[in-house]
Amino acid sequence: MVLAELGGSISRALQQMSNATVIDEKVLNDCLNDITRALLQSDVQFKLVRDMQTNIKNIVNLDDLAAGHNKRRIIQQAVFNELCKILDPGKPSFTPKKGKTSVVMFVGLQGSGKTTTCTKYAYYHQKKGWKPALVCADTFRAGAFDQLKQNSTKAKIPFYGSYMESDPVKIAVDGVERFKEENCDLIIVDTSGRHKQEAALFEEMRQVSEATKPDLVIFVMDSSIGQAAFDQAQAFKQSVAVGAVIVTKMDGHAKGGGALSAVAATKSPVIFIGTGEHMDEFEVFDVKPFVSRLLGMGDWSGFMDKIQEVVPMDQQPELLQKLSEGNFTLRIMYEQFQNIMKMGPISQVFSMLPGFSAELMPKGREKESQAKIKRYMTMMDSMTNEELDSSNPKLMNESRMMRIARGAGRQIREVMEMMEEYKRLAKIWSKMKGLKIPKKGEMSALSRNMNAQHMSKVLPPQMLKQIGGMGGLQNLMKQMGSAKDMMGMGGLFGGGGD
Ligand SMILES: Nc1nc2c(ncn2[C@@H]2O[C@H](COP(=O)(O)OP(=O)(O)OP(=O)(O)O)[C@@H](O)[C@H]2O)c(=O)[nH]1
Repeated sequence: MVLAELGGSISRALQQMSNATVIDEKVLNDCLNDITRALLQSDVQFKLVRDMQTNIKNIVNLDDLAAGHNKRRIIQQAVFNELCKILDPGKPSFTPKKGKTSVVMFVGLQGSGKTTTCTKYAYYHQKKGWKPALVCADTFRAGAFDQLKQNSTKAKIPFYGSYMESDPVKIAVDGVERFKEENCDLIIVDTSGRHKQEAALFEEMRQVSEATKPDLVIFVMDSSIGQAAFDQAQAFKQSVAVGAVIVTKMDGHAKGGGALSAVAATKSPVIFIGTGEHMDEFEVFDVKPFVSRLLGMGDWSGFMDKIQEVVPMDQQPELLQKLSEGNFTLRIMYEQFQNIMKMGPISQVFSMLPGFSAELMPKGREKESQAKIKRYMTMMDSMTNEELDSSNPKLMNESRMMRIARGAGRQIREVMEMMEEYKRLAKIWSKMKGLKIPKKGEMSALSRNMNAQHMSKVLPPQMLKQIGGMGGLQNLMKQMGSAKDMMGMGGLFGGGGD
């Protein structure tokens, strides 16, 4: 079962329970059995699932809950907490510090995505101002060095490796030395993999680790390996001091649940997940927001981080200022579409919104939405500055629309459709009018201004309904800590999901 489906199944089980008039032993058992089945089908280890069921039953003692208690919420919370517990070893991994040299060694089987992940990890930190460097100590796979070289060159990250030297320990030591001298603060060592777990691999890993004394060993695991995940993770942990896990290929049709059980095997947290072949298809893994997303409860903080990543800091206050004045122009719409396109796969962004689990955004629709946005942008490219900067849709008469359609090689009907979309968005964004704007560089201040009342006006009604109305929204915001700023983006994704 794909993770999105797993989330869908658990949400449905909880929903069915919520629909029951009275929650008694039978209703609770049915709900827990459905959840158990879904987890097992996703290859989560049997023992973990059984423990989870027992724990929930212990917490939710229906007899002890007085009539006034909100049993639904207590059960939902217990499921949420138990899922988090499976994924959280209870202690954070070593975290490298910017400006201070750390050596991070990557281990994993061949094909797990180790080399790709090393570069993604380096690139992620480089974007945040670190000085990373890559060392290729994989002398087993022909072509490994070329691959690393190619990736690092593309990302402009310094690298070290050798075509001549066959001793991985020597390469690792030389590479680490060199980059320490160059004051790199994140030295990443990519080690060899093998097709299967074998003594030679573990011995090599041990030697490289002993020689380079890494501050952190990251175990890279392919999410599609299913039930084998637990044993594989344990075998690596026994040979080398694994401190963190990265699960790759979470974008595929993998049974991700199994890989997530690796946390239990290594007692180390998953710190990132790989969600595609590209360099930036890489996400920080946080247990609570992940479980929230899995259950279709949304992940405001991830969503907002994503927005803040793509809307340049200096544009944010300006945009908010315009919105607070109620000036939603076609140019703003254009810029926001540009930002959406930069955000990466639209389904990823969607899955962060409450009520929009990835399941609700099938692959086909995603392409369709993206194509539509691109089409709108092409049409806006044919507009004059006056048209783009006006917030008066009446300006757009038939002859202007005809000209735009001709210029963009589209039908007038499509320009009209885009204008309808603009009006719909302008209406939603107009609710931002009067919003108190934080000073430059003070984005978090907005979260204090943005209360549930405000959010409820901005969110499309069906989304609000899915969250559970005003009450659900308030809970959600409390749960997520802060809603940060919405920037009115909910509107862009609203209205039926394209
Ligand atoms: N879809 C998807 N593909 C990925 C992801 N991470 C890696 N890959 C692909 O998986 C394949 C194997 O990745 P590599 O990085 O070459 O594997 P490796 O584990 O380094 O292999 P060895 O160096 O032989 O140990 C490549 O085609 C990658 O593009 C991911 O998160 N999603």
